[in-house]
Amino acid sequence: MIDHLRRALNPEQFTAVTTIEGPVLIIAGAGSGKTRVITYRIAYMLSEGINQSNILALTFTNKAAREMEERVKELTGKKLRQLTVSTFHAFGVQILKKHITRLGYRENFSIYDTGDQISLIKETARELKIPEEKMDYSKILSLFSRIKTRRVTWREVDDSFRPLYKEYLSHLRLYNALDFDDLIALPIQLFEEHPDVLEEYRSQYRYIMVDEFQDTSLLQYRFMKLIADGSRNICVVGDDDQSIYSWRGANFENILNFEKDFSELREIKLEQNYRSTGTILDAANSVIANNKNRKIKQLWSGTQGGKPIELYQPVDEKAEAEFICDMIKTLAVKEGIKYHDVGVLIRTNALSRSLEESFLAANIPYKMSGGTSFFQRQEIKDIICYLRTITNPDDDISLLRILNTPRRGIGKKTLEVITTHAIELGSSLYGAMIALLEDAQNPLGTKTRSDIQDFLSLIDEYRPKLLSGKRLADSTRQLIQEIDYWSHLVQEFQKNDKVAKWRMRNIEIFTNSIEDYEKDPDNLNPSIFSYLNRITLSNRDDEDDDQGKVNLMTIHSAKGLEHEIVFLVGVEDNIIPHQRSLTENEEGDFDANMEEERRLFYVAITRAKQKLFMTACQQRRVMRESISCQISPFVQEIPSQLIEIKEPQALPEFTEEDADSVFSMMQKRFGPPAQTAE
Ligand SMILES: Nc1ncnc2c1ncn2[C@@H]1O[C@H](COP(=O)(O)OP(=O)(O)OP(=O)(O)O)[C@@H](O)[C@H]1O
Ligand SMILES: [Mg+2]
Repeated sequence: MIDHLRRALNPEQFTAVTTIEGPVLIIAGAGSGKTRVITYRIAYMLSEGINQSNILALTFTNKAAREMEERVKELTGKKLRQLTVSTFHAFGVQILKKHITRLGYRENFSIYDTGDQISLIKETARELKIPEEKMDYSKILSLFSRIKTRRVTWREVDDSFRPLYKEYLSHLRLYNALDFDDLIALPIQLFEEHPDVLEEYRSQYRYIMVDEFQDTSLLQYRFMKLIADGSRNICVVGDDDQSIYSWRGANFENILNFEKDFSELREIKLEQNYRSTGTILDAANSVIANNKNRKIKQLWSGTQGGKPIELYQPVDEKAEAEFICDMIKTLAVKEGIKYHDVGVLIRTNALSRSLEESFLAANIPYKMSGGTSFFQRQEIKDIICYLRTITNPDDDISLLRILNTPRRGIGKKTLEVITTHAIELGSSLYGAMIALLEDAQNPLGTKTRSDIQDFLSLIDEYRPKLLSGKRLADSTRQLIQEIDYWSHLVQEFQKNDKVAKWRMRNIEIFTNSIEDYEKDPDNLNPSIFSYLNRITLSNRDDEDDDQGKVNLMTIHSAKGLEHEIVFLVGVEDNIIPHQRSLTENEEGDFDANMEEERRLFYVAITRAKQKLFMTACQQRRVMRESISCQISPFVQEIPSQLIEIKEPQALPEFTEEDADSVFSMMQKRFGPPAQTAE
């Protein structure tokens, strides 16, 4: 093993890999092998006879966790069933699954994503009679998150929000549901209130590693520290120049905290970049040098020179997308580049649309990550809410969604009766329904009673099936048949059979994914509860096989990854730096926000191994309006000898011939023009 390590690592990396006792801090630039150090470290520990079950590696995304595990598997040739490589959130879930009853919750909790949270806040506001038009949900969500993660104190919270937050909490509790922040906050509470549980984790996890440390939040830091204080064998790796989540409470301060809390630490520097050409690295270094608030680091590339960065200026977003497609095809044909070697990075989700359309039109397979998830689709969410209600019937938010979907005669009036009863009893809607049926005096008609009864029986019938852990996909399919979801879709999309079919097809993909999950031998105790947790924490696109597909993703979700060829889309003022991020951030500190945008730009550039393309449109359509664009000021920070700025693409001259050909093409596709001008 040692020989192998010496060959695969440079001397500093070797030291980092083999120093496994005591705290280690590695703050080093992009592509310097930080993640590689973690994977080799795990392999080294295993070769030294340390048990898998004593090792904990925490990363930021599910994809990163999977890749890390894969690498360790390759290096050691071992099965890794006892090893924990996980995201902070997934690790939190794992702890809560085991111990949540100690905190007064019931087993089989629901985890609410942003959409569920908004539904819950709406519900709560309605009860408190707060007018809907007053609600700015993204502001409220961010405030609630800051309260829960203790970034604002209760005293600082505006009076008008206090009752809403309190009710929000008590509803979560009543529904046996957790939001994302709970996944970290509750394990901390558990550790603090139950020293025996903390002791269990301290004695199990003797060797801890954290990747992308610059993006851990203060709360995650506390969580990690609680466990690490047991053995103090903790290695954190990160890059302050890549800190891009300060809006979520991640904090550069953590690096200082770590230095203070683990003062006996050993700091190791990694200075060689193995990822990018000299050109790309020089460009990245020049850009980031403009940030004042940073640790100065050396970073050099083993490969000098390399192809210049190219900036293109297409007319608009359509031309931009077409240019990217053409270039990808050209590279594939001329240079044998594979689609999965290409990364197309966007600053915001809104930029994906024209690109996706062009990829489809050009027949280029692609995969979008970091965008709206598959699981947010209406039909999928419906089925998920069935599964959630079945496993956790007190989850009112899920129950409300499906109570009358498909229609089963439990309309608005009935719901009012049930809700009032639930409030009187202080119970969930499910509890209230049971109570109502048992109460001979209840105000419901016979038909309504039997509708409710049927619904409850359905839920109760499937509970043992779905909790048994066997034939999960089959039971789900059976459920979908039993509620006749297909007829529901047909009814809803009467005019558009295609949409109904497409949605049904999505449902099939969904049930197949349950089957895959069930059949995966690495899932030791499959259950619908675990499956639901898992999909709430990831998005399905994540799980896709990405062989042969262009990677379209936000810069945030590209963190830690690398591609031979990278296209950075929309390098325009207002996109990067993003207008809203500069002005509307919590702290509203312009310079700090500008530095964060520059770090994002740095992250984007440093994803490229061989070649970096950038595009900046001359005009871009934003909310139906075409606005003219300026090149991002960050481009100016790249030394001119490293970048070729192509002349703006000429606006096409529209000849009569063009007009004729467009007209005849339109006729072919859409038939003769309509009589009335719209
Ligand atoms: N000593 C080495 N020999 C050969 N290749 C290396 C070496 N160290 C790192 N690499 C390669 O360089 C690339 C970058 O490494 P890695 O992803 O670990 O960097 P990182 O510091 O984690 O980057 P980031 O900051 O972007 O997360 C990877 O392809 C890795 O395999
Ligand atoms: Mg990394």
